[in-house]
Amino acid sequence: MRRMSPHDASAEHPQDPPQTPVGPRDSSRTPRFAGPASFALLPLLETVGTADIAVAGVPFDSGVSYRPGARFGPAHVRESSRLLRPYNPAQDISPFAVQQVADAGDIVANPFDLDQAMEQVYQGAKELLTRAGRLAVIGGDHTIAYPLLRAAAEQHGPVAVLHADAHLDTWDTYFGVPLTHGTPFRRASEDGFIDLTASAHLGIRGPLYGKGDLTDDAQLGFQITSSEYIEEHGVPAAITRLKQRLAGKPVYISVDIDVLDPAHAPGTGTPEAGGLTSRELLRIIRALSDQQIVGVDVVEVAPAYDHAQLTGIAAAHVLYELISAMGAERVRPAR
Ligand SMILES: N=C(N)NCCCC(=O)O
Ligand SMILES: [Zn+2]
Ligand SMILES: [Zn+2]
Repeated sequence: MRRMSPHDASAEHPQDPPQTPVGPRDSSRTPRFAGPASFALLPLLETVGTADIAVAGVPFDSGVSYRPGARFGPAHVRESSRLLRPYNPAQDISPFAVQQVADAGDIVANPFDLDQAMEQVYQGAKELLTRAGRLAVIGGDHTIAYPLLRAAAEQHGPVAVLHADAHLDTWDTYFGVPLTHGTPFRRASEDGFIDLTASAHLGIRGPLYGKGDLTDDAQLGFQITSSEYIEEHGVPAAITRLKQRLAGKPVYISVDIDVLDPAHAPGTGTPEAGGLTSRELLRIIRALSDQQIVGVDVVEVAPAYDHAQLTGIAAAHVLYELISAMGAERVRPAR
């Protein structure tokens, strides 16, 4: 008999959360290229009612300093996620079976008013957190990390931020404006959303405005594991260094897709040469499955500069690996 489609809203009563997680559409029965794309062909949040993890898009890019287009990131990452399968051998987990993961659609943000947009993202995240335990957000430019961290810190107190990016994003202002995609982590640090003793950048590289950027950054609470560090010492050493820094605190992981080399992720607004391979990044994320991950985002995918969905597919896999790592606590033996 044909399995009932989880996307058929009439098949579910939204007020009664299902006992076992509703998984993705079955691609061996409905072609994975048919119908609209939710992330990984997962059910919609409105269909399942509540979820352990809600995937939400934030189609917003009014905070960019260079090439625009990340507003189309959520649709592109969803479209690029159709081929994901339900079992992840690399983490030995079925991330959509051990927890209910659902696609909550997009949080609306005013493209003409940055302050209002930030408030809308914050309120949107708060509202979703009444229906979902944790959020996995698809950006959007990196400005959106600020309201997402605000929501996370309200739940957990200052969080250990693991920020994967070519850029520090702790700069001060652009054109006198305090909140842009180059400044969210300075503002979050100033506003007390970040644990200053346990936050870390991963994959930093490329030209800065001045040497003082690095001293500012350290004062704002970040330790740097650069792309060069990984080249020099390898992924296992980087993992050890990151875990020492995160120190068992609640961790929020923010991945700017430009942490990957432009060869792996050309579709982004401020690309920098000399970045991580997708293999390196995925391996690092897998190693974080023993951390208490309270929220994640993958940002800065700008499809206009993408080719053959390279960046969209990389971002989809990064999010899949993050969601797998978030599910690990469900199957981890009690210690
Ligand atoms: N968050 C991203 N992707 N880029 C920040 C670049 C800021 C600058 O133009 O210097
Ligand atoms: Zn960034
Ligand atoms: Zn960046």
